[in-house]
Amino acid sequence: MTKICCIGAGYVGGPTMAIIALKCPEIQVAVVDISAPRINAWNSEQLPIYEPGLDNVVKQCRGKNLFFSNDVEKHVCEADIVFVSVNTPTKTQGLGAGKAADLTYWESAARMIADVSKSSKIVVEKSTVPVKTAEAIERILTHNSKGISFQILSNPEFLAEGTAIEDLLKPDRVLIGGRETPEGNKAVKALKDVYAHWVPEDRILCANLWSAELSKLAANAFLAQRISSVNAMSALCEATGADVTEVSHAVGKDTRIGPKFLNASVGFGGSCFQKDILNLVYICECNGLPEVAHYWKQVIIMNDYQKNRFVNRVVSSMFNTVANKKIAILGFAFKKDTGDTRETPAIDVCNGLLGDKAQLSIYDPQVSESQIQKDLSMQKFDWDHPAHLQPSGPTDLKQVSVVRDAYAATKDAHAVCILTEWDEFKSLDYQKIYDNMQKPAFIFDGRNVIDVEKSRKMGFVVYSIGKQLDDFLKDMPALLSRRQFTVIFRLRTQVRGLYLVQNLNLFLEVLPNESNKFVVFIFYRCLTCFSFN
Ligand SMILES: NC(=O)c1ccc[n+]([C@@H]2O[C@H](COP(=O)([O-])OP(=O)(O)OC[C@H]3O[C@@H](n4cnc5c(N)ncnc54)[C@H](O)[C@@H]3O)[C@@H](O)[C@H]2O)c1
Ligand SMILES: O=c1ccn([C@@H]2O[C@H](COP(=O)(O)OP(=O)(O)O[C@H]3O[C@H](CO)[C@@H](O)[C@H](O)[C@H]3O)[C@@H](O)[C@H]2O)c(=O)[nH]1
Repeated sequence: MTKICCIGAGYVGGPTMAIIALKCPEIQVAVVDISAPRINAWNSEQLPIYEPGLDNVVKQCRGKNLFFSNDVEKHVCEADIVFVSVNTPTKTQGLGAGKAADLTYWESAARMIADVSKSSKIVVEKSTVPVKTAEAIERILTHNSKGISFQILSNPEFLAEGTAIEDLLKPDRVLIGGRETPEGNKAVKALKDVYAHWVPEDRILCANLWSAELSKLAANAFLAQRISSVNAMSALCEATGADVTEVSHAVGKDTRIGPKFLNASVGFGGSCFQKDILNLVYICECNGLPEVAHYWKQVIIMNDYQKNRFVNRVVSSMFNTVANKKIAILGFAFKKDTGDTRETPAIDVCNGLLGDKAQLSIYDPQVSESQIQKDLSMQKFDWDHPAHLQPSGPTDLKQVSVVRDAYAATKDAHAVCILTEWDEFKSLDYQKIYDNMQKPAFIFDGRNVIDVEKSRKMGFVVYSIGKQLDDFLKDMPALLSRRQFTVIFRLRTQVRGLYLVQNLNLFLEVLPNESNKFVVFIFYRCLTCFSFN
């Protein structure tokens, strides 16, 4: 009986191995992890991740040919094929901090495989890694090989969360990269035979190791680039009166472009896109390609711009202050049908609003209060480490409450922000929500979920990404430039105790554009009324 072991029982390791076990009953599959709570959860009724269809698959195989265990070394030692699906976070310190992939967990897994193995093995890179990682891993595996041979393969995973089971059952492609040697080809064939149990042969692509490793980073960069492109268009739509849904529909009808991944949003999130593009940027820089690095970095810059733009739209629309105002946040996960909050745009949006002293009332059907509190207290990139190694955050934020449904979140709120496109948000009773809110009642739809016209008729002031602006919002700035912000905040300090008219003239001088003058004048009036102590 062939034995497979997967190191890392996470969003990739768990579902991927469950499908292999389901489709290959004659193969014994063990999923191992250093985290005891995670393995306990895989062995319980409450799986550690929410993924439609996953429960069913696990129930069919667990205890038959699918096992979850903390006995990492035993299962690695016994396996013929070892998948490695551990975290590959962005480095936060040292060389390449903020960009390069941190291969600590991968390296420690590779050293452990080398140490405990007593028979030859195929080692499969399932984690997303920098191109050329296989070369480094080969060196680690063979440094004390005791006469054992290891073949390393790259088999990147392309599943998306929320549709993982569907993606695994019917993948667009399975990619296997190996050494172009007789032993390498034999290892590729062995892995191909596993997938051939359910994936048509023409969808199993073989490539050299470096092409396979790079294809994973390239695919994510291309996908994220489409979102940043449509999000860039959404800003232009708001400025011109075009409608981003109509624009992306028209663009996507071109068969050379295609309709997928053209939904404008508050920004992309998830554990992969940002991390993998930063990794790609670093690889380009290391290979002496600064222009290529700059090109891909722009995808991230545009994503950050989109999140900032959303926060600024909320604050500027609500008379330039959200201090002590209750704002309902509907949706916290990075997309629908998952409870995953890694790099969710909701974190940046909530932190932006908290920075302006808002009171947040958050509802997400799949995310727990403790997770939300943890996410809002964590440092950038800290999330991507095994749970027990993550730094424990400060105590809960008082300005944040997490509630059980959308109606509780929106009661007495000044504004609603929709940050995840959960289906249930489409069919809420918005009339009831409006009736129970403070007036004017604002909706900021970061996912284009609501019917804008209908909501406006109910009385809401509506902002929806890339849609025509509500008359109420037309004279409010979408995004103050860094220079405008600096001027405003510098003057906010200066105006205390000085002649107001003189300062107003200074404002108007520095900001020559007519509409800016108007906004600054309003802002100035607000300052003079409220902000002198
Ligand atoms: N999440 C996705 O949708 C997705 C899709 C494709 C590829 N990937 C890539 O797959 C890899 C894993 O992602 P994930 O989302 O499953 O991460 P995850 O954090 O959910 O799971 C990783 C698991 O590895 C365990 N681990 C870390 N070091 C270990 C070690 N030395 N021994 C045993 N267990 C160890 C951790 O405890 C954790 O449970 C990453 O490289 C990611 O970029 C993720
Ligand atoms: O038109 C779109 C499509 C997606 N998103 C957002 O983009 C992010 C990522 O979505 P998605 O790609 O569906 O989910 P992931 O699970 O992050 O999957 C991506 O990242 C995985 C990890 O590498 C890859 O395996 C997948 O192929 C790749 O789609 C989410 O915040 C979405 O809301 C948009 O804003 N607009």
